[in-house]
Amino acid sequence: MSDERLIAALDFHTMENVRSLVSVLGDRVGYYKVGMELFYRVGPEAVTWLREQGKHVFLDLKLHDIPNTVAGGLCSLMCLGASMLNVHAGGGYTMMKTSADRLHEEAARLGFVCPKLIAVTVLTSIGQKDWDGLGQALPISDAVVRYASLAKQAGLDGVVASPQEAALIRKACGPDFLIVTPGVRPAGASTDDQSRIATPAAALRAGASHLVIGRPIRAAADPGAAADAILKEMETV
Ligand SMILES: O=C(O)c1cc(=O)[nH]c(=O)n1[C@@H]1O[C@H](COP(=O)(O)O)[C@@H](O)[C@H]1O
Repeated sequence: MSDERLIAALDFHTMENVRSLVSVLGDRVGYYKVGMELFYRVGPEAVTWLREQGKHVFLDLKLHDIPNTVAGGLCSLMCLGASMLNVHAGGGYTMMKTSADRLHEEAARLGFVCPKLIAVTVLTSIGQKDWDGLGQALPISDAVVRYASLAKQAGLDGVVASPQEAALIRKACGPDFLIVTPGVRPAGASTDDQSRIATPAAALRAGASHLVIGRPIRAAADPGAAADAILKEMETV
């Protein structure tokens, strides 16, 4: 049985790479993330193929536009059968509320299981320097908690945030709120372009419900062994 708290990011642009990694990881991983690199090149086939393999899919396209456009986009994406979709919380309360309401209505109308809808708070690549450059008044962690609280009020199921804010979000948004954390790196691993990071165990201890992990598995010399080590560390929490 796979640990459904682990979501492996398939940041590839060919289905050959996807098939090969999914085959190497086998039963270890049951939940995959399809993001813009894969979806923009391969399209819906990436999601439908993973569903045919019995895998759950987080379709991470980070929609960010006016309320009507995002809600319509989400309703189109829902038909692909992903378990989770996302928008940018920076689109504001009205965009998130319209999106959640329309997605639920459309799922009920079509008789679909409604995918979980989560909001990206502050990207995990953003460090203090980038944050200051944006001229933001609040500290990053306060902004993340504010976005998470707005997402909850708007009827979303959870957020994407860094593991460094997970404990604060858990406290503000309660035990059932999804906290999906990228920016996860095993001790000693390269941080790549991530800024606000933690280890898999630390992320779970802080209250993350799911860990999104890409390069530490995908770019490892032995992805199966890398996934095993991460899963073993996760079991300790
Ligand atoms: O929404 C996301 O999944 C996401 C949000 C965020 O703030 N940071 C972030 O890294 N991600 C995604 O999570 C994955 C992290 O990949 P690695 O850095 O390779 O582990 C990438 O596919 C990113 O697109």
